[in-house]
This record gives sequence, structure tokens and C-alpha cells, in this order.
Amino acid sequence: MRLKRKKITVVGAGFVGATAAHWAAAKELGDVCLIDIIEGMPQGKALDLMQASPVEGFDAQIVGTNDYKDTADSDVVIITAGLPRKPGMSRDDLLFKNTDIVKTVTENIAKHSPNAYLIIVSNPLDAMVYVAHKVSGFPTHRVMGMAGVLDAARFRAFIAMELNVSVEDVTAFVLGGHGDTMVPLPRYSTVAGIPLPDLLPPERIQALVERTRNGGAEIVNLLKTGSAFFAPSASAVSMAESILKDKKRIMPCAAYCDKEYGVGGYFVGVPVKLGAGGVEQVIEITLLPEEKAAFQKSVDAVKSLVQKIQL
Ligand SMILES: NC(=O)c1ccc[n+]([C@@H]2O[C@H](COP(=O)([O-])OP(=O)(O)OC[C@H]3O[C@@H](n4cnc5c(N)ncnc54)[C@H](O)[C@@H]3O)[C@@H](O)[C@H]2O)c1
Ligand SMILES: O=C(O)C[C@H](O)C(=O)O
Repeated sequence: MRLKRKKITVVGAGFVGATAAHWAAAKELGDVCLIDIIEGMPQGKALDLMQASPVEGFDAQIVGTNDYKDTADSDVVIITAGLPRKPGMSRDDLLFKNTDIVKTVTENIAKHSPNAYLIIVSNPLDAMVYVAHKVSGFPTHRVMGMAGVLDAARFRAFIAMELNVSVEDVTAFVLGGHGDTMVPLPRYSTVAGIPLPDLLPPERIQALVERTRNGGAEIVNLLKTGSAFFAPSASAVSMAESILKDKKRIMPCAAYCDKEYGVGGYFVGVPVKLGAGGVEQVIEITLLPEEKAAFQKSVDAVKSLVQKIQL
């Protein structure tokens, strides 16, 4: 018997997709298939990455394609296809165009990789996870969205910058939908185990919370023609890694919650255990009344967006 490498497909070979392919290959998570509707572009980027492999010393086959047959039997599929927002737009403004794109992509992926784990990145994130779940018909533990890892990474980076400490020692949690109502949780954020409220005055913490909430828009306003991609792609690949290596990391992800947190059947950002079984557990943490109210407001924003979707 011959053992096979794992296979990761990245749909959408734009900024987030191509960079995700780069991280996945460089970490030797498996072979990578990069697919896009633009002819030649995924092929060119895949070939360029293959030519980086001897320099960086990673062994992975990286294939670019426009044909879903080449994505067959993927273990993990990261969906980044879709429009990014421009300055002045909210992520929600992408709802209808990206619903059409994510629907088509998911139909094709589900046909060729019926056992895959889906990690959605396209915006508006929580609504696009709903689309991918409905269209694929996959069980909820195999469909999830990347947002909380990114939002928490931004919070961690801002905390480390503020305190002039190593990012390695900073942990943070962000709950809720990936929008303006997201809920960074200072009480569950620490530096080497020391709770953030013991290290910074409330007004500085509030400033970092606001910067985290606006983290995507801050970059959109600087770039002017697109949105963030280094941290988003690294975040999606860290989720893929936890699944492929059965690491069972606890990460904030958009996961299906019914009774959990009283959400009632929507995908929203909550702490989950990610392992070989995909979303193996949704972890319910105790929230103070004001944290609960902020989370509920965020869930309501996700619900009203999802209710506008017609599939
Ligand atoms: N969840 C998050 O935290 C997060 C972070 C960053 C970006 N995003 C979102 O990710 C998406 C991609 O961002 P980007 O910066 O890579 O944009 P991009 O424009 O660079 O890339 C998007 C790619 O999708 C491709 N595409 C469009 N329709 C397709 C289809 N039907 N099939 C296959 N490919 C298709 C395009 O050709 C393009 O190459 C956007 O919706 C953006 O808002 C989400
Ligand atoms: O801000 C965006 O539109 C992209 C992404 O959701 C982000 O947070 O960087």
C-alpha cells in the first residue's frame, strides 16, 4: 500500500487564496490545488509556488486549474472566491454577488469532494458559511468559517504592540459575527496568563477593542483596491492545520450553533475544538450580562443578513 499526502484545495486564487496556498505548501500540510475562474492565473501562481519549493525546501505538489475534476477527493477545501470590499463599503454589501459565487463553488466542490471539510473565507463571512452549508448538504461539523482566528490575531497583535511584549505570550478571544458588531473579550484575553484588565486601564483596552473591530476597514482604507490577505490566509491555514493534524486546537470559528449560546440554528463565531472530526465541540463560556448583550446583538445582525439570502 502507498500512503498518500493530504490534499488541500483553495478556491479563488486571488490575494487570500494564493497566499493560503503559499502557507499551506510551506507548512507541508499536503498537496495543494488552486482553482479560479480566470484562465491561466491559478496555473501561473501554482507554477511560481512550485519554483519556490526548492528555495524554501518544502515538498508539495501545487497545481493550478480551472477544472473542478482536479480538486477531486480533497481533504480540506478553503473557499476564498468572491469580491472583496472597497473603501466605504461594508462586508454586508457583498452579500448578493458573493452568495452567487459561493453557491456555484460549493456545488462543484461538494460533487467532487463529498467528504471534505469546508473552511469558508468569502464575505460576508457568517452568511457565506450558511450558504456553503445549505448548498453542500454537509453535516455541520464539516462546514465552518474563518473570522475569529483573524479577529483574535488582530487583537493579539494590538495588545503586544501596546505592551511591547512578544505576541507569543498574548492570547485573545473574539466572539460573534465577523462584522462591526463582533465582540472582542478582554476578560478572556491574557499576557502569559495574566488577564488583560490587570495590565491596561479600561480606556486603553477600549481603544484596542475598537481598533480590532475596525481592523478589516483600517486595511481596506490603506490598500484602497482590496482587503487584507496575509493574516486572513494564515488564519484559514491554521484552521486547516488543526484539522489535518488532529491538533484539537481551541479556536474562535464560525460554527453551527443551535442550543449552544441560545443561537437557534445559525453559524456564528464561538470557541470550538478543531480536530480530525472538524468542529468536534462548541465550547460555551460564561458571559457577563453586557458581554451576552453584545453577543446577542451580533447574532441578530447575522440572522437578519442570512434572512435576505435566497438560494
Ligand atoms: N473571513 C475573513 O476574515 C476574510 C478576510 C479577508 C478576505 N475575505 C474575503 O475573501 C474574499 C476574497 O478576497 P481576496 O482579497 O482574495 O479577493 P481577490 O479579488 O484577490 O480574489 C478573489 C478571487 O475569486 C475568484 N473568483 C470569483 N468568482 C469565482 C468563482 N465562481 N469560482 C472560482 N473563483 C472565483 C476571482 O477570480 C479572484 O481571483 C472576499 O470576499 C473577501 O471579502 C474574508
Ligand atoms: O475587511 C474586509 O472586508 C476583509 C476581511 O473581512 C478582514 O477583516 O480583513
